[in-house]
Amino acid sequence: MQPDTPILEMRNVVKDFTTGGGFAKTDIFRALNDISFSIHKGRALALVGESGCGKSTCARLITKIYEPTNGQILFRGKDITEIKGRQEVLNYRKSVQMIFQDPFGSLNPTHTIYHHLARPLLLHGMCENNKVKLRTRVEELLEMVELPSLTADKYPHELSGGQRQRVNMAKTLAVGADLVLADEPTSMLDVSIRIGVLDLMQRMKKEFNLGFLYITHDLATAHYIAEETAVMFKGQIVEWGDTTEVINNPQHPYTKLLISAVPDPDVRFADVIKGDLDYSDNAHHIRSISSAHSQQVKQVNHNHFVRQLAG
Ligand SMILES: Nc1ncnc2c1ncn2[C@@H]1O[C@H](COP(=O)(O)OP(=O)(O)OP(=O)(O)O)[C@@H](O)[C@H]1O
Repeated sequence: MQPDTPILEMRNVVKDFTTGGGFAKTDIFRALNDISFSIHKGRALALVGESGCGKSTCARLITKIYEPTNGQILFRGKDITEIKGRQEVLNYRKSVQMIFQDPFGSLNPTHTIYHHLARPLLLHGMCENNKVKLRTRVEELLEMVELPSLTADKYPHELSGGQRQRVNMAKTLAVGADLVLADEPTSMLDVSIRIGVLDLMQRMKKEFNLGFLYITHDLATAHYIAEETAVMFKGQIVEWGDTTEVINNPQHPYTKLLISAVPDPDVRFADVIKGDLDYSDNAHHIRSISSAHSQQVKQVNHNHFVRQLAG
């Protein structure tokens, strides 16, 4: 892999789903249309958009749950459709880990935290099957995610949502992941503990040189964690580039609409579009003009691009 080769690259990816049209008729629904982006080690890309825009479908394609209809997904420069066979897929899934929105659902209530961390260590050959060595490694992992070593003996129900999300992060470190797909990892947590989990993700990114795909509907947290942002709407990326550029100089009406909806008074994103059209009052119109697929892209700055409206 060249030093500047992205850890993951989506190239013009299309994903169609077949849906029942009734009476032996099938309809095709295009969930992703011409999606391209790159993720680099030690950096985060935020994929931002409302529910149903296709964010999780991107993650499911990357984890090989779905196959793309068209286009390519490259991991360390290699097309992931060529990753076949049990061992190869297992190795790939070790390198590409997911952290889900629901920290409750991703841990088995019948097992201790020790089990949750020792199992992937053994499964992926990351530690010798030796009681003392495993215990030491599990405690190290807990320390890395700022949890006390005694957490190992607890069950998931004894932990808070934020602590459980930290255990999920420790699982990604246990297997030595290169890329983390974090799908709304803080949206089910209390606002007061979100920042701690985001700070930990920042630290993991820098200290362990992990690449992050941070999936969110929330521009404020994207701003906090991601160097780059791609704004999605109805299966298309409408604007992308350096996060500060996209947020401080938004070009696409849908990005401006998202910014106008940021409620946090401390994050004065709304000032960015002051004097412009009242985006909240024109939401319906903006969504309708942003829906059509367009192939025309304008470069706004060195790393800032906007898709032109169709027609
Ligand atoms: N297996 C499937 N079959 C048919 N349609 C699907 C399937 N999976 C997803 N979709 C549709 O594709 C679109 C994108 O879904 P996706 O889950 O990627 O959105 P999202 O942006 O992640 O939303 P959310 O934040 O609610 O998870 C939606 O309209 C969804 O209904």
